[in-house]
Amino acid sequence: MSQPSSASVTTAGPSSDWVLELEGVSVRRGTKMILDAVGWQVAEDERWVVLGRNGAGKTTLVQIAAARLHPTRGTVHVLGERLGGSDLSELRPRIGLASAALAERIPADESVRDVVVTAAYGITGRWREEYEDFDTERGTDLLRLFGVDHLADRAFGTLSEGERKRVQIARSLMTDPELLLLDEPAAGLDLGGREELVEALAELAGDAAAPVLVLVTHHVEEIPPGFTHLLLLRDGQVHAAGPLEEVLTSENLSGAFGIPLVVERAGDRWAARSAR
Ligand SMILES: Nc1ncnc2c1ncn2[C@@H]1O[C@H](COP(=O)(O)OP(=O)(O)OP(=O)(O)O)[C@@H](O)[C@H]1O
Repeated sequence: MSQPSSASVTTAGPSSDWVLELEGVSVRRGTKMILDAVGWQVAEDERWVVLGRNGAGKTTLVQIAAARLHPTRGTVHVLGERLGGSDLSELRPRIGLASAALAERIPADESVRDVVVTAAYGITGRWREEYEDFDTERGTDLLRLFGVDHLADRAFGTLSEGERKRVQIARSLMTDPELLLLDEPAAGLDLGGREELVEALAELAGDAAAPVLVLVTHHVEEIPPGFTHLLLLRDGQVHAAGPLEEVLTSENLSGAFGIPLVVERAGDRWAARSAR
């Protein structure tokens, strides 16, 4: 892996023990406030769900948490480092990210094995890098963890949507990140694919050695068992945040989505429907 400079990471030391700490974070594009005075704190043993309707600002929030975007206003600490400048390449390998935008950059003819191991270099297409046996073994282990090791020699472009999602999550874990951000990993999956993914994420959530998890979704049905906290975003603002069982109420969800909704719990899963 490259040895980047830390020019833009202010290493004044962590302000606290938070894995993520946002204070008064706003992102403005033109006259639009995409995020508006967001405060959010994530601790080491927590697994967060970020929920909100289309355009609420979820992806923008994830981009900030992934140190890919700087806020217009406010302060952000990620893994104890304050976002300050433009070279964050020392921090980024410590953060796993799976998102549609990243998936689009993966060449269709890249083998599944290479899709995963190239994450060790923070790239999406294999060129002439030499990989250690350790990297290859780790890639295979991660593919196995998500039940897609039998696809290792296939071209990424030939996979089904569900297979692709699982390969992307395996890739996002390649650098053994301390923080894993999953932006709508279940989007586009059929019911079986979604349930398999929820199961895999529940397993990850229950693993004490797993990174801190942040999962972005539109649907409460996609919340895997083992997730502990919920952030509800509405129009770029925090509508409610805190322990999942306290925050995921019909009232809060209705407020966040702007329509009357009823939330129901079935065992360790959740469901929501219109209250009309
Ligand atoms: N560069 C930009 N310039 C102007 N507006 C932007 C820009 N990037 C995002 N937006 C707008 O900011 C809002 C929030 O976008 P964001 O992608 O963060 O929302 P989201 O909650 O992830 O939405 P979705 O659920 O539809 O993926 C949207 O209205 C979007 O159109």
